[in-house]
Amino acid sequence: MTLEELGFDERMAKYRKEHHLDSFLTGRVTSEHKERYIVKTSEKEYDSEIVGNLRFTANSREDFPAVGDWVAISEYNEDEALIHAIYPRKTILERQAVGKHGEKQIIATNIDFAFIVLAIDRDFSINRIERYLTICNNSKVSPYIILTKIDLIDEGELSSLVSKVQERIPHIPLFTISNENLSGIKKVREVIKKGKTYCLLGSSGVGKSSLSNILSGNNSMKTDIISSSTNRGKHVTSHRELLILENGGILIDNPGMREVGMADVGKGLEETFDTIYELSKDCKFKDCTHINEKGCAVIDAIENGDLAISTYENFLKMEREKSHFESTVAEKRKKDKQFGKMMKNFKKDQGKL
Ligand SMILES: Nc1nc2c(ncn2[C@@H]2O[C@H](COP(=O)(O)OP(=O)(O)OP(=O)(O)O)[C@@H](O)[C@H]2O)c(=O)[nH]1
Ligand SMILES: [Zn+2]
Repeated sequence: MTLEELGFDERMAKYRKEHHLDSFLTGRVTSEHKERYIVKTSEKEYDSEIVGNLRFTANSREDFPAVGDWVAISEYNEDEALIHAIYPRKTILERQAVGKHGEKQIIATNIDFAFIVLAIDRDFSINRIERYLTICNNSKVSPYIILTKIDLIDEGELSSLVSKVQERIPHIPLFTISNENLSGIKKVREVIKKGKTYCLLGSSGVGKSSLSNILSGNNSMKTDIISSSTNRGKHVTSHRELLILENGGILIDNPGMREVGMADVGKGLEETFDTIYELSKDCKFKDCTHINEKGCAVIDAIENGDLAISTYENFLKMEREKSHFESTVAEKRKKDKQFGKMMKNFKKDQGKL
């Protein structure tokens, strides 16, 4: 296996040269478990950890490796390595960490395309598609939508679902598939390009593993467990999350996400709800919240039937989450700063003793 087959490109090669990383081995993080990382090189897989230096300078989660990262490593045992550096990330897919306020969680890095996967049964929700879409838009990852389990409904039901999605989300390619009878799979295969990295986003149970097994021609992924023991006698078991597909694409299968929080989505919302942003240019007030203002072009559009109320409601909900996230982050920064000051004074005082 070459590094190119794992997704290594000229941009990374240039960085390696410029930063004198040629003396290290180059590999890609394929899974992560409690600060241990499986790194795949052109030769083999290493059970790796980061060097102390990298750990001490790390300020946040983003400074640690994540699945999809390119890293510079050195072998210190037959199957063990140290991670010395993380290559700059082309893209970072992230969400707000569940349960932890104001902390982002990296889903995966260096992703080119995302498949947003939903089942047509009880999981189906256009609001959820818009959430995933916003995450993709914010990280410049190109999205595709895949509706699974279409074998469970008839053609009429399917076409009405498809038109509902396309009415609200007109510009994103949509696939409808069945992992049971394989209908629609061929079309998905056709868009997958060699050397590009794909990621599956979707709740638990929607058929992501079934789909990745089909695309990778490997029927044992669930049992494909990497197990190795380290020199400290620690035992590491992890699920392999990065797969090479039959047609040369690279697929990252992610753990199901019951909750997709709006992290620092920046311009992502703007892109997902571009109609609303376009309309808002005509609002009377520059800081219009589109809730109850006079001369609000967004509210006018709803009243005229030019904008779906469901789109509007989801937009408001996600806006609220976004500002909540931003204020908790600001709060946390303030506290950290105060703590830093306190420690500084404390050290100063100690110096006087
Ligand atoms: N009828 C039908 N069942 C499907 C289809 N795809 C998956 N399933 C079933 O749905 C269940 C969940 O499928 P998985 O592939 O494990 O779903 P997942 O998204 O990987 O779920 P997690 O592993 O929990 O993240 C399994 O029982 C599958 O057999 C489909 O296209 N049609
Ligand atoms: Zn307005």
